[in-house]
Amino acid sequence: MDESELLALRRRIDAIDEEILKLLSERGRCARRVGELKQGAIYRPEREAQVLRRIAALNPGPLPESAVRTIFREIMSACLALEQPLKVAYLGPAGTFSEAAARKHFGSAPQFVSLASIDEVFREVEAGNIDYGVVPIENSVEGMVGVTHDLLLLHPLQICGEVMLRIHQHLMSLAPSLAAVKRVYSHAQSLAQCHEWLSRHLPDVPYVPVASNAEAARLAAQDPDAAAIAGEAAAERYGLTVLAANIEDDPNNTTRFLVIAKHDAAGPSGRDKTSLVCSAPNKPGAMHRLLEPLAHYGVSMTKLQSRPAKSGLWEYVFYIDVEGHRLDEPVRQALAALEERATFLKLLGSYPAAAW
Ligand SMILES: O=C(O)C(=O)C[C@]1(C(=O)O)C=C[C@@H](O)C=C1
Repeated sequence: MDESELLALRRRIDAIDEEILKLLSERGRCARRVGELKQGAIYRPEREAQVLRRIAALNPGPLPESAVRTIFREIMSACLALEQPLKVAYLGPAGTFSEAAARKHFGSAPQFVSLASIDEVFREVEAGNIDYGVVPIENSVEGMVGVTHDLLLLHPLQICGEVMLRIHQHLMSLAPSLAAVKRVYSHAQSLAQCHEWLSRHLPDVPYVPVASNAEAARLAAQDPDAAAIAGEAAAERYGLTVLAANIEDDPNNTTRFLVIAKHDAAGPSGRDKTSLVCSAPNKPGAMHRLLEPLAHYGVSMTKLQSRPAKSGLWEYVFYIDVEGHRLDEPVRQALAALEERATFLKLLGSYPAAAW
């Protein structure tokens, strides 16, 4: 080993760190001033998406895109906290995928609050006790989360962001090896998602469904004969060792979460979505006529989901996501035409498509 080169490189790293720190402090001062000048909401999802996309495109390497994104996610999170400390709620308990989604979207600076139900997340945001809520809306394997769809219809809240989270399930325990595991705790959905792996590697132990993956990890942390299936955050939180990683049967398992607030994204970010819920008159061709303006104005639909209207009359509401912001001209025109044809329409908000 060349000691003198090592020493020189470390001196260079120290000097670079000082430069980085100076620049970060300057960035913090700029953001604080932006916060004083800005009117309306301090948190600007459209601007954050643009910053993250731009940095990812500029990245010269050798750091991977994911590392650069994570670093800049944290920088903006800290800068935003200088402007306004945020309170962000998610469906708890701590250590669940909902918490991971909230942290992925907002970085680690906000105060995170774990709430017992999706309903409570909506109510606390509406009451103004919480600034932003993060709620699951659909999973690529399990399908839609019905309760979130219903609450979007009922509450006067807006969608200001979306988060895509790859769901990786791990088997974790205090036990030193798989052979020592005598029972497995997890949420019923996670047990189902790991069914093949479990029947191959732990065929003879009971699988015990519990309220959440975080609860499973908490139980496994009290019982050295037990293991839990949960996400990485739960292993860290409860001091468990991952005995087998990524044991989900479908490697593309992804959950989409929405960020809800009293406002949506004030302007377009360049790659946006708009969500709405509407109903069509109950007559032949009504659905075709309702959606026709989207084709006419060249607006792409990324989701169409029907759900009972709860009137008990076999009536349905339709949840629609389209590409673009409500202020983009084709979207604005298509929505105006759609509203004329619908018996009911509620705009749920425009927001940047998940940046990563
Ligand atoms: O551009 C702004 O509006 C800022 O407040 C700055 C900044 C950032 O750190 O880049 C911080 C918070 C906002 O959510 C968006 C961006």
